[in-house]
Amino acid sequence: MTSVGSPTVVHTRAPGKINVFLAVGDLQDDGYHELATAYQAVSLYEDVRAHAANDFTVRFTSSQAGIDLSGVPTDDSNLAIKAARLLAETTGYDGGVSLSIDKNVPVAGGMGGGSADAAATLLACDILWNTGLSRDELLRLGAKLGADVPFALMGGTAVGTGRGDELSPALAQGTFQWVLALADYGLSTPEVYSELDQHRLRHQGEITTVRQPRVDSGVLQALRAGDPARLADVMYNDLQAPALHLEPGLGEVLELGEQNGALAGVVSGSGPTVAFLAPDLDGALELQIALSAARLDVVRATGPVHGARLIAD
Ligand SMILES: C[C@@](CO)(OP(=O)(O)O)[C@H](O)COP(=O)(O)OP(=O)(O)OC[C@H]1O[C@@H](n2ccc(N)nc2=O)[C@H](O)[C@@H]1O
Ligand SMILES: Nc1ncnc2c1ncn2[C@@H]1O[C@H](COP(=O)(O)OP(=O)(O)O)[C@@H](O)[C@H]1O
Repeated sequence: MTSVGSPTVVHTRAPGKINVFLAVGDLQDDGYHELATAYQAVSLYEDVRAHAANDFTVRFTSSQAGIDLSGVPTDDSNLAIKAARLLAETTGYDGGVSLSIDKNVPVAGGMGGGSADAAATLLACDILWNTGLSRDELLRLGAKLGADVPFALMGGTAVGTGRGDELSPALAQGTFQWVLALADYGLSTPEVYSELDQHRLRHQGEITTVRQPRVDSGVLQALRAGDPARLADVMYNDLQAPALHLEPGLGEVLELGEQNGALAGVVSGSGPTVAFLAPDLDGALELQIALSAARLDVVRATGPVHGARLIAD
């Protein structure tokens, strides 16, 4: 269905994310929790190449060590295929797309890799098919695919409320240096939320008010000031305790990072990736060496970076 003037291949790129702060409210009737989170997009990218085709297919490669592609479905349950199909249905486009994705964000790692695939695919197909949706329309479609997808489109640093999909950009200065400890297993997002609910249920006698999650103002100040030491003091994640309950080994990883020069460490999202904030580039390099020597699988990343965008090859 290529029309005259349409490209035959479109290359887009979308980033993974770290939740530098994540407060989880109560479970709502729709099965989602109300959130208040501060996202930062980081320099681990999903690269999507979309080719004109009659049906919908996806295949994955990875140039990044430590990425296990075996847990990524390539059928209609794949978030990238869902994104392409949703865009086609919404716009009435009657063709398909063949997607090739180079994955650099750990799978089921709490860094929103599937969401980045969906975001980059929405953008790629919109260009490939010449469907011309506005940025707001793409954000709305993204929210239908997953709570983290709008942020992968937007990038930078932002506060997410609601399911995490209602975004307002946050001011951030400078570049933060992250060292990420990857696990060789994944954690299921719904299971980690459910572990938090069960923990709260067991302690419900101790809770007197409805939780109204909000981002600590110290987080916004630290981001605005570009001050890693201040940010380290206020990084927080309500999903960290349930992730540690499911995977107690993460406690040792956190300790190891903090003993080797990290300003602080936090489980990203529902884990199991642990994000360590370093004071500067030298500190990040030293931490990377120390954690690698302890046989952890580590990568460095910086943030904030752009959201989904077109790459001119
Ligand atoms: C935990 C977070 C933090 O940013 O990230 P990840 O660890 O997945 O990267 C997100 O809330 C995950 O977002 P995402 O992975 O897009 O979630 P979705 O696909 O929309 O939802 C998967 C499941 O997570 C739970 N969920 C998600 C978001 C939310 N606000 N409340 C929830 O309870 C629900 O059980 C839902 O069925
Ligand atoms: N494009 C995709 N990339 C990765 N995982 C996907 C994708 N589409 C569907 N999935 C499924 O979603 C699960 C979580 O994906 P992912 O986005 O990598 O992690 P997280 O939600 O922890 O950030 C995977 O275990 C996999 O079963």
